[in-house]
Amino acid sequence: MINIALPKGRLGEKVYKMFEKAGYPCPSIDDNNRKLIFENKEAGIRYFWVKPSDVAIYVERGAADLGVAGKDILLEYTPDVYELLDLNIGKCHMAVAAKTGFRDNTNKTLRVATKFKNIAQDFYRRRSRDIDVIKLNGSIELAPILNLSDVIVDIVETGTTLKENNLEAVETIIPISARLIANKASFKFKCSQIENICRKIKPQCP
Ligand SMILES: Nc1ncnc2c1ncn2[C@@H]1O[C@H](COP(=O)(O)OP(=O)(O)OP(=O)(O)O)[C@@H](O)[C@H]1O
Ligand SMILES: O=P(O)(O)OC[C@H]1O[C@H](OP(=O)(O)OP(=O)(O)O)[C@H](O)[C@@H]1O
Repeated sequence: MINIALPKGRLGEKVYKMFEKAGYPCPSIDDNNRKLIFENKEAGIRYFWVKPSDVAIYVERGAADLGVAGKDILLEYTPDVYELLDLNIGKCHMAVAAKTGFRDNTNKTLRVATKFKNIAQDFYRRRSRDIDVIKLNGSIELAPILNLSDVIVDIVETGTTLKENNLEAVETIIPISARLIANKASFKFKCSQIENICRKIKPQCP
């Protein structure tokens, strides 16, 4: 049996279709279906639905053999897992954004609001720029508007949220997409089953 942790929400919708196409039927989770575990004995697969930011923890600790997580989560939490495939879905990028016309005053510590504390710190450390990180859990775009921060480090997909809040991307930090990840011990001991799954999913990731 292979245990797979899948992300709920926007990414999950795309992922479950991918597994279905690969021949591993997988029901989506929604308001009508709150069952968090689904087992397909014939296919030898058990899916768990978890919060996107928790997938890597399930996989790292072996509660799941495989999982799907955004590269943002892997960069932020650096879990000790194998990255097997770039699934080429959930594509977006991590960017620095600020109020339109913002100019960085390098004499002052830069206030950076973000969900991604480590990514932000690494980015500015490489530039030797002093920052004060303000950790938020959502609606990050509000921070510069309310003068809680000078800039934000956040995910940009279509750019709509920035635009509708009169912000603009100042710089791209890194492109993001979803990755198939594996627990290190599972990869060793369930190698053939895991390779089988990868082989069937790979043609869908151009
Ligand atoms: N517009 C977007 N906003 C956020 N994440 C996106 C977007 N587009 C693609 N992604 C990818 O989808 C993943 C899941 O995003 P989603 O917004 O569903 O999770 P979340 O609600 O932020 O997760 P959590 O509740 O665990 O913090 C992200 O980790 C990222 O890799
Ligand atoms: O470029 P866009 O297509 O507008 O997408 C980017 C927005 O989506 C994400 O927010 P999310 O919807 O996850 O909300 P939250 O972070 O405020 O909870 C992200 O944090 C941005 O705010």
